[in-house]
Amino acid sequence: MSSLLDLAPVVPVVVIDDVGTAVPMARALVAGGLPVIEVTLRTEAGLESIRRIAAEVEGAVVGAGTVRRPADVEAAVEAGSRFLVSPGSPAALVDAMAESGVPFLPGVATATEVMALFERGLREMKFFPAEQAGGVNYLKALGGPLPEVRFCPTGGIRLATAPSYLALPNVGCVGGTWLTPADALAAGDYAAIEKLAAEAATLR
Ligand SMILES: O=C(O)C(=O)C[C@H](O)[C@H](O)COP(=O)(O)O
Repeated sequence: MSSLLDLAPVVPVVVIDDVGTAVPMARALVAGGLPVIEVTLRTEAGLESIRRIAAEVEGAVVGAGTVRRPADVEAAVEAGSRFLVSPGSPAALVDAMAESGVPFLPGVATATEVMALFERGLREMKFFPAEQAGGVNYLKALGGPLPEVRFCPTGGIRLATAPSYLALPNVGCVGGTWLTPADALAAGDYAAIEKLAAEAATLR
């Protein structure tokens, strides 16, 4: 596939408690125009949700988020993840992600972390936690000495703040949980999720 960062302007980061919501939620996101879906491994339902979305939702590119240890990499890929995202970038985890054969975004928040991954040949990373670590101006500043690296900032970003990130040359897409609010998921309000996705899909 072309670069993960270029498939969609916004990557929904989803936390699924009830595996039964995974497929209709993913269908709503795809229908709204956001095919790249990051399912976090934070919940018990995460892996099975990835498995179901991969098997049943046409047009979706589903991956795993909250990948924290090498064992997560194996489980996520086995479930059908087409990409991997981590909040951080410990060396053993980056090794495992690099060996997985699927695209991956290790997490960084400092110039030293970016440089360590750059040294290994990586050019695409997650900037986390984006808003809390310094936001748009911080990322813009990182682009001065490290212009070859592109990011998917995630953490505290919402519809109103996404465009200022997307306007930076070193940002490919942004991630966020705002597309799939817990109350909409609990209520089975997939129309609301499709609407949020459609609003975000037009950004850029
Ligand atoms: O679970 C992960 O893999 C993470 O690294 C954290 C998430 O990307 C952020 O928690 C996004 O959440 P919001 O700030 O609500 O958009």
